[in-house]
Amino acid sequence: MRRFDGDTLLIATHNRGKLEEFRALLAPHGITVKSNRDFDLPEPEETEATFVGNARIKARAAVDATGLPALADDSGIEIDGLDGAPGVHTADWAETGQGRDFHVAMERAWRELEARAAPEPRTARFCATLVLRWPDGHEEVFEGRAEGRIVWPMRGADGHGYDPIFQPEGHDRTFGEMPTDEKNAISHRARALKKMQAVFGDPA
Ligand SMILES: O=c1nc[nH]c2c1ncn2[C@H]1C[C@H](O)[C@@H](COP(=O)(O)OP(=O)(O)OP(=O)(O)O)O1
Ligand SMILES: [Mg+2]
Repeated sequence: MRRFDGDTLLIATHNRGKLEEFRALLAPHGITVKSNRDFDLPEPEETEATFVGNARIKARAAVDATGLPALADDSGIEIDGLDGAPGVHTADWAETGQGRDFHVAMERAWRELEARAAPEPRTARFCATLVLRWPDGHEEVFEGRAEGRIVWPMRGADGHGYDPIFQPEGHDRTFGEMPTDEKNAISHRARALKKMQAVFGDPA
């Protein structure tokens, strides 16, 4: 595994919720985090059928645009009662034609579970695949998962995306009811980033 010995890392995302989580998670490493606020990053089309494929597309586009090492995240939720959907299409379920509305996406997930009369608990997991890419093209990949269940009605105004309908295993609140630091102790993104600690030379 290649060590990251730079001092600046570009977070290749247009999602503010992800960016704020990465800022908090990377703060202890003393790395300067740059983002789409510092560069007008391209928003490439996510045309691959896998999380890692799409994370690679985003990492490559960001490195090519800036010359900086970049960290991209492709993530989503797999709902067992929907045969793993929405999966890589998690963000697409929120598209309305006038931007993304995650209430629309969460309602669709619930409606489809009801239509199939899916049994409780309605198990699901968040998955995150991180691709760290250097300007010379070297890449390291890290994956993290958070197991839980889909609940209805949605609960909580914290967080982003599908957080209000996802209750992680062993907890009685949704991600949407948890402050960022609490979610960041157990989330898919945090677990992937924990595996990445070795890249920064920290103990795992
Ligand atoms: O912790 C999370 N809590 C709630 N929802 C989440 C989370 N993590 C991913 N998600 C959902 C929403 C997101 O829109 C989609 C991923 O889609 P994905 O293409 O990877 O991200 P995105 O389009 O929002 O931002 P970008 O591609 O610029 O990084 O999965
Ligand atoms: Mg995206």
